[in-house]
Amino acid sequence: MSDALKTRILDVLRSLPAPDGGADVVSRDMVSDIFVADRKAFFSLSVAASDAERFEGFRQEAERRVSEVEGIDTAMVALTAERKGGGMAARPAPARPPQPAAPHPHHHPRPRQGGAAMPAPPAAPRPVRPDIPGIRRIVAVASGKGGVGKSTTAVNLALAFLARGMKVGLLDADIYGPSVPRLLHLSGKPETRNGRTMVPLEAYGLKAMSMGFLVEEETPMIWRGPMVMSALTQMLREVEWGDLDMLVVDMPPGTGDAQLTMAQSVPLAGAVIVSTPQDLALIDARKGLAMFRKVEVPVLGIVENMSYFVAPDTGKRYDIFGHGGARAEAERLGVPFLGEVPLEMVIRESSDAGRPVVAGDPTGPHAQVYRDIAARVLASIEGVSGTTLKAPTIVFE
Ligand SMILES: Nc1ncnc2c1ncn2[C@@H]1O[C@H](COP(=O)(O)OP(=O)(O)OP(=O)(O)O)[C@@H](O)[C@H]1O
Repeated sequence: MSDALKTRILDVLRSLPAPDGGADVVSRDMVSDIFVADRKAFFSLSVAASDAERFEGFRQEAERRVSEVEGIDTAMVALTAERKGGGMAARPAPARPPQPAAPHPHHHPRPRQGGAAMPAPPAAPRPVRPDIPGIRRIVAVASGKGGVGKSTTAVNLALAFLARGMKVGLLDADIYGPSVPRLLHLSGKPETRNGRTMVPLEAYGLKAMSMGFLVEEETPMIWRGPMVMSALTQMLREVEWGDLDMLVVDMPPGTGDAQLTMAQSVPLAGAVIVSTPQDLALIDARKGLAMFRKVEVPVLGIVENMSYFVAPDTGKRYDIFGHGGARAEAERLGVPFLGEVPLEMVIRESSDAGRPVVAGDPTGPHAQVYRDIAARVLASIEGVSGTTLKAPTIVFE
């Protein structure tokens, strides 16, 4: 981006009175890096979480005024709150803006105790999900709550598809806490081509796009409804993915309105739900399942993550979390069980080092676990293809 353009944007921001009566947002260093692609400006304003409401009007005004700057057509401005102390526990709860078009996600029918599969909730009007040229299939990896290993599963699953010779992309739609830059050790801003589309970054042969490439790291964003859709649409449709056999989408955790809107707007072949075996995680996984059914996205199955632990010294296996809960739940809900991933230091360390286990040790036992899951996901897609209204019928023993 030209410096002149950036200066023009900063001048506009400097001229806007701050809603708290303080100095302008530029001199207070509240403005992030400004990124412009295809005449669209992206940046964030760092405010204390308690000031978010107060700055909302300002945010809208900033979008409006910046979109009038010469050389800019539209602007996407997010309010961000600094992460306190880092780590997952410190992540603020995602803002859940009202979604006018989305059906309400909280009306989940209670599953019958010990009974048969949960009945599908009434279907919402079928949303428009235009295909993305060049992308054959899109699979979402989702979880009912954060911290269950959704991103770890998504990235290793994508690499396992790649290991089968498929052309694969990974879209980090977890805009509240993008982890793909860390998991794939990728940084830097994507280039734009012809001043239009963004070029995905690449690691281990995987094409990747993440909001984390576009905004400051460690800056969770407070998103407003329309911005969620705008960001997702851009990352999906205005990225030069090329021909892909599979695009894996790492969804934001949870089953709130934003997640529902995403599930509704992406032309998904299906969703993989990641859960840990604990009861609480399973309750949330059930909500995730209900959410996808509501928007008529087939649930391809459930993965049980951190399923069991093998002591490195004795090789003895411990079912510390009550292993097997997700398998039983999958059976009860009538969806395939896709496999169990052990709680393994290697999995954690390799992810933290930006070299996920499927890339770092492709022939090792952990990579095999993910490869098996990938094979079951593909079989599950075969089982549901062409019948997006039906729940999958294949059950793996
Ligand atoms: N099977 C596993 N064994 C050991 N550690 C794991 C395993 N799966 C995930 N982890 C670790 O657990 C932490 C959370 O994983 P991850 O970021 O994938 O979860 P998440 O569900 O995507 O979380 P969030 O939604 O909060 O981003 C990470 O430190 C990751 O390395």
